[in-house]
Amino acid sequence: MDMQAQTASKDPAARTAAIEARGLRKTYKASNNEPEKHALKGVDLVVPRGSIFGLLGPNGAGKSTFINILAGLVMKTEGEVDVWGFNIDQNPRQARASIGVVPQELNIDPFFTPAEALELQAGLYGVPKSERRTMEILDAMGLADKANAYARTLSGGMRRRLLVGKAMVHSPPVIVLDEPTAGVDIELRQQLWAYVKQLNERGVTIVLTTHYLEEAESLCDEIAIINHGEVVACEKTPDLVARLDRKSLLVTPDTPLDAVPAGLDGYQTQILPGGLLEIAYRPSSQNVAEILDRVNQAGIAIRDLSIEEGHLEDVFLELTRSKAA
Ligand SMILES: Nc1ncnc2c1ncn2[C@@H]1O[C@H](COP(=O)(O)OP(=O)(O)OP(=O)(O)O)[C@@H](O)[C@H]1O
Repeated sequence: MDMQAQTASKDPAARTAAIEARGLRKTYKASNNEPEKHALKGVDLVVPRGSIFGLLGPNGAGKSTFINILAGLVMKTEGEVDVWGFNIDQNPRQARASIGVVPQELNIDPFFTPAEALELQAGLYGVPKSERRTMEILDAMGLADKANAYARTLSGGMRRRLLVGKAMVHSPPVIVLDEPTAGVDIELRQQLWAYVKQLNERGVTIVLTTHYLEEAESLCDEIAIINHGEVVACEKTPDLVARLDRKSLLVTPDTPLDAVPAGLDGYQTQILPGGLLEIAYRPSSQNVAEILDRVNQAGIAIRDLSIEEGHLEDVFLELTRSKAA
């Protein structure tokens, strides 16, 4: 197994993963009154090349730790990580050159204009002057007219976009966005996602963490859920949602209801505003015809009917709430 991994990382072109972690552990040492913290407890994860990959989990699950290890900002305790086929221990420079990380914090140096900030970043990554794309990136980020403005005059959304731009100066094949839309208004958020999609269409692999589960559901091809330092699910988004064995039947009765009728024991029911009846059921073991029979037997005349699918949010809650810290 190890042998295979070794051989594979010597030939990046043969690899299909953008990122691969094997048995990744991170233990933060005890300090002051804090005991040691097992932030990652043996994470195995494969991010396919070309995907938009969501990394979700509750606060403190270990997402930033994982991302910071990829970016070379946090030292792992144990395990192996390859970025674009480059092992971060054996080929740290190539691994780092293959990834651009957009951090959570909006820390921008106020003394540089956006154009200068990108030039500086390109310099740090050793991008030759002739290959720099400063204006192209600023343009794509909607910051062309701010190219020479003082960074401190930029709004929060503009700063966020500048950080995304900074992560792109060395044209890495993988871009990681850590909570990129936190605190960004809806319009800018959509603009940012449109650009992320464009980048992805051009072949860039995107890894993102977000607290907006709907966003992850609509944007990500594949999603991993991390909880207490462990990967509790990693699947293609529709499979993950389908895995939730739960749908809701929504009954609009002729006469609005004010209480759940008798005869629906065994189902989770509730009355919604407008006197509608919602009946949650498990499609794998309960069938809709039987539920409808019971509704009929209760003497309810059905005017309309709809079925709601489960959502990522429900899957997320189911997978992350059960385990204590
Ligand atoms: N430098 C550190 N020293 C000690 N403990 C740390 C350090 N950084 C993170 N931790 C702890 O490790 C755990 C994982 O933190 P991490 O920031 O990776 O979580 P996260 O999933 O990114 O959370 P959030 O969504 O809140 O950013 C948390 O319990 C956190 O308190």
